[in-house]
Amino acid sequence: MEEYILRFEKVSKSFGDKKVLRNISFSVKKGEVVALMGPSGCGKTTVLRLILRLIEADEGEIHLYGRDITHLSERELIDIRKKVGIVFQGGALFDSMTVFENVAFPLRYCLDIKDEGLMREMVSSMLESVELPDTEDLMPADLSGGMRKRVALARALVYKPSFLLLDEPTTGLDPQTARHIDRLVADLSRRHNLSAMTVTHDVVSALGIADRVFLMKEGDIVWMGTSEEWEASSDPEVTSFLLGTKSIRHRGSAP
Ligand SMILES: Nc1ncnc2c1ncn2[C@@H]1O[C@H](COP(=O)(O)OP(=O)(O)OP(=O)(O)O)[C@@H](O)[C@H]1O
Repeated sequence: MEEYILRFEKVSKSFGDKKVLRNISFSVKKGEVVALMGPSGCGKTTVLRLILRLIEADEGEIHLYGRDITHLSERELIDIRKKVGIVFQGGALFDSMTVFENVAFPLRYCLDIKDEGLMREMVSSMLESVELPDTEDLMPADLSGGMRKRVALARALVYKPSFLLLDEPTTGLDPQTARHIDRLVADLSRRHNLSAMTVTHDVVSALGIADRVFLMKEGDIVWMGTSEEWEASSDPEVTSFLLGTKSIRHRGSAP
């Protein structure tokens, strides 16, 4: 039987009169990386917020690690959230803390580790795996955008979650730095058999790291398939999304 980390079953969500998710179903398999793409406002971040139960679904079931999280108590929810690493949009580092303190944060406050030596070891090994050795004493202000993302990645992975959520991991980075982040995510996922869901507008990034791509439009998943199927697809939904992203890029570029 296929093992799933995450399963949405006919999930709907509205904010006031606005229907934001319409009866969506999908699953993420163990070890699989999925990219969730779609135009602005189609409901991608709402999916991420539902996975963490930062908001409640109106209808449907959400199974994380085999448990329907829609009915978990606050205590059980905290335990299950500890198994999920999150890289927020923009990195969301604590600017007044060193790199070490940023990465150690989940160890101190989620895992309650008191052994400073062990914590140093875990942080330093994680910083090495995101190719930022010996940066413990730097402040976030000393870092480039790409380095900040890598610190955020180290912080998300330091307590060894088996599921990683990434919200726009390459936004605001130049293409070379963005590809570096993609390589790291793909590499870490392979090495640690990590499942991941990345929400992104960056098609190159999605195809670079994802086993499967889900395309959303107006609260529905309108296309699902492997990265290879995406590249070969002439589905009108895929084509229209790609044309939309190109026209946004053209409008954003210098005349
Ligand atoms: N708390 C809220 N109250 C009211 N409306 C909301 C709330 N959160 C999201 N929405 C609306 O739900 C819709 C989907 O938002 P969501 O953030 O999920 O989109 P998205 O696909 O992630 O967009 P983007 O790519 O721009 O981040 C949008 O129209 C948004 O305005």
